[in-house]
Amino acid sequence: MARKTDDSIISVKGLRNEFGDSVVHDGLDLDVRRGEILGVVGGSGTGKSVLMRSIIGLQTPAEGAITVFGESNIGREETEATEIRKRWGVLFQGGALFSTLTVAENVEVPLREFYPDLPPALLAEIAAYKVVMTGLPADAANKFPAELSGGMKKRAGLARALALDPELLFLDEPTAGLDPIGAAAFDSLTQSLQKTLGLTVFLITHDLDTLYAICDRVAVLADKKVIAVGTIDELLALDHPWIEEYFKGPRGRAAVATKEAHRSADAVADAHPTEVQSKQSAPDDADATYAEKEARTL
Ligand SMILES: Nc1ncnc2c1ncn2[C@@H]1O[C@H](COP(=O)(O)OP(=O)(O)OP(=O)(O)O)[C@@H](O)[C@H]1O
Repeated sequence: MARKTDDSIISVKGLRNEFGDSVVHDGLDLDVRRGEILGVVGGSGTGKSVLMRSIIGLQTPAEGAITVFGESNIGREETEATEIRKRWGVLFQGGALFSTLTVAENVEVPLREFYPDLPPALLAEIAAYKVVMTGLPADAANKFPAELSGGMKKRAGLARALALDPELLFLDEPTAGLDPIGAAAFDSLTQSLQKTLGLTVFLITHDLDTLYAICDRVAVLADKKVIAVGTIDELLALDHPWIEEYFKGPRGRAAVATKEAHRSADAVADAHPTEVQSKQSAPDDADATYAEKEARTL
């Protein structure tokens, strides 16, 4: 597992993006540290997705420098770009699954692209493993996206993002459209994958619960820049009106209350582990796999 460190896995300097007369970013700087979950927030249209697209090379900036894994990610040769792309996975807004392919076939897409010589049996085995890893039941592998719930689609998209065992994961509003229980389950999944696989996660979200529950630091986009980056406590200490309103408004207060409730439940669980464990495990859950239990929350 990768420890959180101060060295940057992504470094963005002086980024400028524009579409015609509309300037989205101007002089934007951001560092993402290895091993962290970085939440990226900002009002609608502040350029969070454009920033992500610039980092992964889908948007060529007008100005600025972007390095990922220490290598420049602008104007690279195609072969070099391919080598770098193998090292990250992306969950786009809405999952972006191919509707005519099954979940397993969707997961196989990047494997086929980057490793065209893999035998079909191995492709199927890897895809099945990734599907279960994201908490989907094994039989979801043979379903088409239209047969899945919103939460299951996100997990299928995540399975595809993890297909190449990435070091770096980009998630664009992964909990948008999920009910609170499904969203919390997805957050837990993101955090447990981050810990077990040692991932660095760049996570765009509007979900305050997600920010409080799993983000190590949060970057705030406004005025065409990252105006602040730090822990939520560090951001609140800045006394910035947008940040204050965002984190201390009614939804921010609700998110704090949720976080406190989880902390209290964890404290009870630590104090009475056997009792809590027996309450959590209903008798008919005895043979259920982790994946099955997770899937029930979708
Ligand atoms: N390909 C494009 N052509 C023209 N304008 C674009 C393009 N892509 C993004 N934009 C504009 O750039 C701005 C930032 O878009 P972006 O999708 O990054 O915002 P966002 O912060 O992710 O918003 P949201 O939270 O609503 O998803 C918007 O004004 C958008 O209309």
